[in-house]
Parts: sequence; C-alpha cells; structure tokens
Amino acid sequence: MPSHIREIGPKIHRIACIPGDGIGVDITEAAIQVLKALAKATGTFSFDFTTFDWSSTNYLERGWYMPPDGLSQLKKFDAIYFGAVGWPDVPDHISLWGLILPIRKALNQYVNVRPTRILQGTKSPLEGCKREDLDWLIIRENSEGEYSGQGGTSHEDSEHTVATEVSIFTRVAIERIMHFAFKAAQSRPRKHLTMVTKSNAQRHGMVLWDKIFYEIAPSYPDVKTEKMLVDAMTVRMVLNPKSMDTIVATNLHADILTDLAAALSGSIGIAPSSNLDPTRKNPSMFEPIHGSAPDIAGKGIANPVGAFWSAAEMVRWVGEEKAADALMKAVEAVTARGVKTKDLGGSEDTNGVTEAVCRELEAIVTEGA
Ligand SMILES: NC(=O)c1ccc[n+]([C@@H]2O[C@H](COP(=O)([O-])OP(=O)(O)OC[C@H]3O[C@@H](n4cnc5c(N)ncnc54)[C@H](O)[C@@H]3O)[C@@H](O)[C@H]2O)c1
Ligand SMILES: O=C(O)[C@H](O)[C@@H](O)C(=O)O
Ligand SMILES: [K+]
Ligand SMILES: [Mn+2]
Repeated sequence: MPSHIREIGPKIHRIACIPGDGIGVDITEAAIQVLKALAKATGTFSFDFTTFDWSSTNYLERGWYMPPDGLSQLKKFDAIYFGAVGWPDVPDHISLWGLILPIRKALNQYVNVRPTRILQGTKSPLEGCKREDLDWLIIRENSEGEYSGQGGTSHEDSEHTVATEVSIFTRVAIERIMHFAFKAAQSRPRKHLTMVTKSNAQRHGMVLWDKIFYEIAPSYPDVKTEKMLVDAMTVRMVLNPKSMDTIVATNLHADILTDLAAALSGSIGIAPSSNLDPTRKNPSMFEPIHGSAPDIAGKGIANPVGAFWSAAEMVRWVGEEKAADALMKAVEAVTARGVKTKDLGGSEDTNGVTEAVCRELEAIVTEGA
C-alpha cells in the first residue's frame, strides 16, 4: 500500500500463535476463541492469527522445533501467543532449548512479568488470606543468570563425568531489569520493591546483583526497598503475603517463586506471564506460566484462566487498554459466579469456562459502550 494512503477500517493486530504441546494446545485454542469474541464485541480492532505447528511431536518427526528462519518469521508479528512446550518423550532440556528459550533470548524479551492476585470467587489455600492480602507483581530476569546455557559435560558416561552449569550475571542485564522493576513498583500504589537474592552463598553474580540494585535505588526515591534471601522469601510468601508488593528476582528464583505464588493465589492454572522486549524492537510473547501438564492433557479440563489473563496482557501491550480491562472483567465475572475448573474447586471443563467468558464479554462491552 503506498504510504500516502491511510489504512481504513479497524486496526489489525498480527499475532503468531505457538500452541506447542499438551494443554498448551487446549488453552491456546481457548485464548484465540476468547480474543476473537473480544474483537467482535468491541468492533474497533481485529486479530490476524497465524498458527505455527512447532511442537515436540513434530520435533520427533522433523528433528527441529523451529525451522532455521523461525525467529525471523516471528519478528514480523505484533505479538506472540505461546501455549507450552515439553512432552515426556523428549528430554525437557531439548524442548525448552529448542523453542521457548531461544525465542525469549533472541527476541530480547529480557523481562518476564508475572502478576499474582486472588481472583473473584476463588480462594487462597492459606487460611484467612483475603483477596486484598495477596497482590504481587513478580519481575523475572528473563535473559541470563542460571538460564545462560553456559557450561558443558566432559568424560561423559564414565565415573569421572564432570558437568558445569554456569550462571552469568552482566551489568547491562542487571541494570535493565532493576530499572524495569523500580518503574513497575513506582507505578503501583504501595511503591514497595523487594529484591530477592542468594548473595550469602553465591558470592560473585549475586553480589553484583545486589550491588546494582542499591546503586539504582536512589534514582527512585519514592520506592521503598528491601532485600530478601530466596529461602526466607518462600516462608514470607506463605506466612505474610500482605507484606509484599513488587518483587524482582533472577531467572531461576523467579521461575520457582512464581509457581509458589500461583499456588498461593489458588492455582497454577490462573497465572499469566508476559515475556517483554521493552524496547519494542521485537515482538513480545505472552503465555500462562504453567507447562504442558501431561497428567491432564487431552482431557479437556485444563484451566484456561491463566491463558485468558496472558491474552489480556497481550491485548494491553498492543495498545488496546480498554479491551484488556473488559477481558479481565469478563474472566472475573465468570469465576465470581463459580464457573471454574476442578483445580479451582469447580466442576466446569475448559470449554465451559471459555464459552462463559465469551458470553460475558459481549454483555460487558455492550454495557460499557
Ligand atoms: N513455558 C513453558 O512452556 C513451560 C512451563 C513449565 C513447564 N514446562 C514443561 O511442561 C512439562 C510439564 O511440566 P510440569 O509437570 O513440571 O509442570 P506443569 O505446569 O505442566 O504441571 C504441574 C501441575 O500443575 C497442573 N496444571 C498445570 N497447568 C494447569 C492448568 N491450566 N489447569 C489445571 N491444572 C494445571 C498439572 O496438571 C500438574 O499437575 C515439562 O516438559 C516442562 O519442561 C514448559
Ligand atoms: O522458564 C522456564 O523454566 C520454563 O519455561 C517454565 O518453567 C516457565 O516458567 O516459563
Ligand atoms: K507456558
Ligand atoms: Mn516455570
């Protein structure tokens, strides 16, 4: 189209979908259904979905997860929606390093944003924990640390086997994640940032991590800061959830803490994540934090709420704030009515929850128009 001709009609957001494996497929399908309903109800934008069949099943047949130009194909999209990768017949390090990790790294998605809340009509397994007592935003370093992929194995299959798994911490990556975390903390009412570390035992990388946190803190004088060792952090999350707000942690620490956070908020099935390239030079990627759940795959019972919440974050990232709010409102209206999957104590299946959210969306958007 010549540049002087303005595009007419609703805005189109081009989304790459990678359902992957197991329940990744079920929940991506559910998310696409809900996103289509959202676009239809608002009438002001639409999605153009392209699905990529990059999965463990196809890896076993083809010998690759992504084709050689896979990453450059993804770069053409406005955002990426991801299900889950990993299946028992492929070693987990092959699947993770074949698909999700190269995308996060090559597309410079150096932040992983993982919010935790207790949704309406659901409850925490913690006795007496009210909805307002647990509201966290966990900022995960998403490019290096324990996930740098450095190391190797020598003398394999012998009694002298040596394997190293080297964590890498760079000033550049620590500075950018800390700035992101401080800004995130600043944007929330409590303006409180907890830095998670293990600098008592890990005396190089983690010490640099702490040092840069304290170097950067004075640039955000309105943010209250504190430091927590990761082991003590697990105790505090369980015993005193109310005492925390925004949290910044390394790649591995935040991976583990966010599964715990999800469980404390009711279920791993509700937790969303955004793999962001804050520079916006590359598309960002949105996925629930859970994996492919082989134990429940193919049964149609996976909780799609984490997938919908991730989809809402994607909608917000591409600039449709009002639509993102409407989607979350619809999800919570549905959970509030008790329309929930088994992991949340309900009796609905994936499809039942998905259709309820689609119906709710129409009502909410019409009401708000
Ligand atoms: N980003 C990713 O794609 C990602 C994330 C985590 C794990 N994995 C991979 O997934 C595979 C399985 O890993 P795992 O079993 O450790 O973790 P998992 O998150 O897949 O499952 C853990 C438990 O939570 C339950 N669960 C997860 N999501 C649910 C949902 N939406 N609704 C209801 N219950 C749900 C599962 O049934 C299981 O009992 C492995 O291959 C792993 O490497 C991938
Ligand atoms: O990053 C990881 O460890 C896995 O992809 C998964 O566990 C996740 O949390 O994204
Ligand atoms: K996932
Ligand atoms: Mn994880």
